[in-house]
Amino acid sequence: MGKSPNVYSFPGVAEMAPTLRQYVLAQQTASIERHGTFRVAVSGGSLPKTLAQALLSKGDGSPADTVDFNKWEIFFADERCVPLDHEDSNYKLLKDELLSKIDKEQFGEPKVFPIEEKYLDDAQECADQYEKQLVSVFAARDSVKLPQFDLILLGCGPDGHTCSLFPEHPLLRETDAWILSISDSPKPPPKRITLSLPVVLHGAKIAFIATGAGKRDIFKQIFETEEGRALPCGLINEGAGDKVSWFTDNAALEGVSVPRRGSL
Ligand SMILES: O=C1O[C@H](COP(=O)(O)O)[C@@H](O)[C@H](O)[C@H]1O
Repeated sequence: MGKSPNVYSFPGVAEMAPTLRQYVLAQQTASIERHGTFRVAVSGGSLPKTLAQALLSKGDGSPADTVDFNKWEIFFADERCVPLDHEDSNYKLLKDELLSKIDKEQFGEPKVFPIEEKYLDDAQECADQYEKQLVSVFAARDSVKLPQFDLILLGCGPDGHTCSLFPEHPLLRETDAWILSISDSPKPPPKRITLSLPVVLHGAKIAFIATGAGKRDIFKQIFETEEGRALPCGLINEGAGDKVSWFTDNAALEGVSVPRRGSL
């Protein structure tokens, strides 16, 4: 992959929100033009709050600046195997931060694909059933080698993990399955499901959203070192070229040697 990822840096989240909004809505427009829907995979952690800040503002009323949630199909880039109303649930986080705050009369209602609670005890079964949900949307497993999300929104953990793909974990070597289970997550809770690395790399666009001085050390590794390039975030950053964008802030990038872009 020849071209480099796009790195955008802002003084803080408030200053980032309008550009993130513009970026997401550009993908929304392009995807609806391509196939009539906008298929997004969303992470947990700090991301839903930042995303809500970008998407819940009124905009200028133009079609290009209007969120058409009726066309959105929202999946989870990873999920913890806990009930949907549990404090650790990525679904609950997204619901609390974004979904419950959408003015549905004005902006419509997204179709959301949470995990099925009846499979929580068995992480592999939970992953298999979630993969079936993807198959039902992205066509039959046999005819589509990999599902293609229009946009995958990712976080970056302080250890370089993203989704529930952790450094040096055997799951990073998976080449076939779309959705994987993990029962020994180094970060609690231990039982989770996650998009596989090939599915993430196949996304039409991939955006990392990670801010704050707490990300500085891991950014230095990812952008400056060989070891960092082998971390889950580094593998995506290297492997998907200019399909990848980073939305970050000056505190996170201080002293990090990577070219920044001024605008989209
Ligand atoms: O456990 C998780 O952590 C990552 C990173 O979270 P952040 O708080 O550092 O942004 C998150 O992207 C993932 O979805 C979540 O399950």
